[in-house]
Amino acid sequence: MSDQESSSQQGAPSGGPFRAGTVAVVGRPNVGKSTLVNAVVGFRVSIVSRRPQTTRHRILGISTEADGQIVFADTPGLHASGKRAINRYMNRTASGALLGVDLAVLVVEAAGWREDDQRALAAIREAEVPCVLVINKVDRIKDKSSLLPLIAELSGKHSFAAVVPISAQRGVGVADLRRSLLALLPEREALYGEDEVTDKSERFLAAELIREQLMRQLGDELPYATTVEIEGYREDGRLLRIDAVIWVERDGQKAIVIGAGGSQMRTIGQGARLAMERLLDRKVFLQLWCKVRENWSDDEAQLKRFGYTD
Ligand SMILES: Nc1nc2c(ncn2[C@@H]2O[C@H](COP(=O)(O)OP(=O)(O)OP(=O)(O)O)[C@@H](O)[C@H]2O)c(=O)[nH]1
Repeated sequence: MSDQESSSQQGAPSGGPFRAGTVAVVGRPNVGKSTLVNAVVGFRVSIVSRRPQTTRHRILGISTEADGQIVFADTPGLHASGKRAINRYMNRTASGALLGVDLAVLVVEAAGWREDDQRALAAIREAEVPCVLVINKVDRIKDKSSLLPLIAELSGKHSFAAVVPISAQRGVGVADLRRSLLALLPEREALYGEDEVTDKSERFLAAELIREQLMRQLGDELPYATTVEIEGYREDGRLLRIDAVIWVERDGQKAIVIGAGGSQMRTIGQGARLAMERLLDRKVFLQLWCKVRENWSDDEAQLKRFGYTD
């Protein structure tokens, strides 16, 4: 998908060479990978929720400015390889995204190194790709003087090409991070057109925005049981008509998604529609259904059908 407005990043000419390359953003779930990619790209290419394992696919977010282009691959959070096929798909997708990229970004939280972070670092080591460590959520650190010892401690975990503290949510350190990453990329022509912000279609982004509402509204009850399929997507003058199915695994889950008298479904639909209108800059007419497909998240054939393909 491209977006003219969002590529208003054409800054002042730097006078230096134009650099371009691919950067895989990896880390354990919930550390802020998608927030980081959205912040640098300046466009909501990837959905965000406070629930772990929100991102399920590799999603490119492209940042183009006068001095260079960074093609980020946002990835699912690497986690203990679950029992379900969807967990294996997500881990495979995250590790696979490291293959052939110019650079990796390992995102961790300023709260400190956790065992799960080690899993992500191991994947980076295995891919033998240079890595920048990003320490995110520094806004949560009250005593900023504790940041220097933390940077020193984490710098010892691997020979990182750079260590950059940021708050992706507040935009703190994001410009510095972009500069650090670009400096590590080769002199090269842009890989994508300057108005392109993602490799994903509007249709995909629309499905993700519905899933974002599901994660935000029902993440505590149904964190991983839902997926979204777009059945109809058509322009009708200035209006975009979207028909979508929310798939769950059991009747009880369907009752939760629909809510009393359809109230939950209305809230989800309203939130998703508004987010779509903002992102796609068009009026949207969204119709939602909820259907049961038993055990879809542990069934390879169903996963493929719902777009979880390598
Ligand atoms: N305080 C604070 N919260 C943040 C920051 N960055 C992200 N968050 C929050 O952390 C949560 C997870 O953010 P995501 O961007 O979805 O994290 P992710 O690593 O992509 O998560 P997965 O999809 O689970 O892999 C959300 O509630 C974000 O709003 C930050 O800089 N500061």
